[in-house]
Amino acid sequence: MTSLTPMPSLQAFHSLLASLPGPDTAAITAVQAREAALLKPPGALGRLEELSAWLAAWQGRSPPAADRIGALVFAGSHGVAAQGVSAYPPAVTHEMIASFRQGWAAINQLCRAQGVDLDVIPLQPEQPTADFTVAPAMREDELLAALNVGFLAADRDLDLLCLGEMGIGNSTAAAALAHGLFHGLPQAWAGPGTGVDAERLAMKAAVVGRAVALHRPAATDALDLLRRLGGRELAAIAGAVVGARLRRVPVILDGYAATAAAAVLAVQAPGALDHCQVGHRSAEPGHTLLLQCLQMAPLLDFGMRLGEASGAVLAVAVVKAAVCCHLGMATFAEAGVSGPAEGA
Ligand SMILES: O=C(O)c1ccc[n+]([C@@H]2O[C@H](COP(=O)([O-])O)[C@@H](O)[C@H]2O)c1
Ligand SMILES: Cc1cc2nc[nH]c2cc1C
Repeated sequence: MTSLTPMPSLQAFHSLLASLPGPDTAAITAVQAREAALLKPPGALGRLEELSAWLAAWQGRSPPAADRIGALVFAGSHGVAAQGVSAYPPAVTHEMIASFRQGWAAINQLCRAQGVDLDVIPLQPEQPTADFTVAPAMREDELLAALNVGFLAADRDLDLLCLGEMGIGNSTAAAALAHGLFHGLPQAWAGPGTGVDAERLAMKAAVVGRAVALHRPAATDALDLLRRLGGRELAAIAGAVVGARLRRVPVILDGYAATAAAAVLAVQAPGALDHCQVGHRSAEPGHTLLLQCLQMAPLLDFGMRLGEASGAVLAVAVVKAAVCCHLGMATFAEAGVSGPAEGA
């Protein structure tokens, strides 16, 4: 069942962000009451217990479920890639879209392993955004169109949605966005991405610094920074995060670029990422800084830096484990096990 309609304007997106639905507090209370009765010392399942409550809060029901899980990989091309900021040529974006379709990529195998439905959504990969060292990456109509692609793609009946991306050059866009949003030094936000050498890395940091110096003074807000420094697939992720919130679907974000796209929402509307977890800490150094700025703790830390939603989908195992424990464990009373010793 679908229920979202395209946003007619950026103003409409701003209005949605200003009035996002909150958590279901009754569902949280119900989950916590059951957790307290389950066969373990209180809190002994640590973050798994928090995940059950988080899922229930944002699904709006207790008990929560983790059966219908989707992954969306948005793909786009970046004008800034022409500056030589990636270890791979721009054609790889288009070639990887074909590989996802063939089932040849890592994400295909991870989705199969986790029972996740994968959708790959290209956003005009044949038409790169403008090189943001000389002009805004997107016009306002292009930003709105990309936001809507993600927003409508999230309009599905799911218990959980994983969001990721594919786009040669997008670790430069992510670094520029993070630098634009959270300041600091461009060298701190620019990392190896697909694996550039030291010389290219220095050039990439300079590109990030120049881009932010050009656009930050003129940017009207965080969403305008996304237009100027982002890319279509990154805007689609931002749109999908908001669409999922309205559909009461909790989200797992992937690595650096996916988190940078979502960070735009957190700066624009504090609390906008409360229905999101970050699936893993990417090996891209800027991701650790970004997670600190957002005060979000990743679910996994596996040294991965692939993108294509791989870290988000791997983390589905943890969320499923949380729900299995919450649903399947007996209570002390059911099992006839003694509670805590008196006075302990
Ligand atoms: O998810 C991450 O943290 C991540 C870190 C490094 C690279 N990537 C992927 O690699 C591409 C971006 O790297 P680059 O060097 O082309 O900017 C893009 O397709 C991402 O999915 C992804
Ligand atoms: C091969 C390859 C696969 C990817 N998947 C996501 N980003 C990627 C970048 C490259 C270069």
